[in-house]
Amino acid sequence: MSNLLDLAPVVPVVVLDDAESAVPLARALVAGGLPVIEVTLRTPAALDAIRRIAAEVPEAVVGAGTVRSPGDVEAAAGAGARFLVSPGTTPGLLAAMLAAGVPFLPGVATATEAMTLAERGVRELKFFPAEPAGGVAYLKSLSGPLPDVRFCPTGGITPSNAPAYLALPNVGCVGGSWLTPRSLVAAGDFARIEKLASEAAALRP
Ligand SMILES: O=C(O)C(=O)C[C@H](O)[C@H](O)COP(=O)(O)O
Repeated sequence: MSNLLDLAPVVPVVVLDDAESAVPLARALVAGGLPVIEVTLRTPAALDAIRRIAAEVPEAVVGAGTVRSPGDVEAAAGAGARFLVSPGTTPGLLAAMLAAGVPFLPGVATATEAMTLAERGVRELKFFPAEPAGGVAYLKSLSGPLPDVRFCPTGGITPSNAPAYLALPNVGCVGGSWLTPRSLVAAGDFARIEKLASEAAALRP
């Protein structure tokens, strides 16, 4: 896989209550132009959802989000996750992610955390929670001293603020849950989700 951050401008962050929704949801996102999908391990349905998308939607690149422990890494990789995303990074989690054999975006929110990971050779990171942690101005400040580190900001990203993030030299893509509101997923309104995805796919300036 080429660099995870360069596959799509927006990574939908999905919370799935029912694994039955996984395949039609993934098809809608792919049809809208967003093939990279992060299914968060926040619900009991998540691993089954990843398994189904991996098996039935080959055009999608499905990964696991909210990866918090070595056990999560193992479960996600076992279900077929092609990448892993975490909200923060502990030494134990980093070791498990490094050993997993799939791309991963470990979460950071400070210069020290980013430098600690760069020291280990990891230079593609999730910046979380992007808006509360300092937003566009913060990431812009990091690009001076840390020009070799790139980010996927997530947390508070919207269609209105996404273009400013995507215009930064150290941002490859942004992540967000706005594309897959729980209400639309529950209602099975995949046409609306495809439309949200196609609007998001056009956001890169
Ligand atoms: O689950 C994870 O791995 C996270 O770290 C958090 C999510 O990426 C954000 O919660 C999405 O943020 P919103 O788009 O503001 O809803």
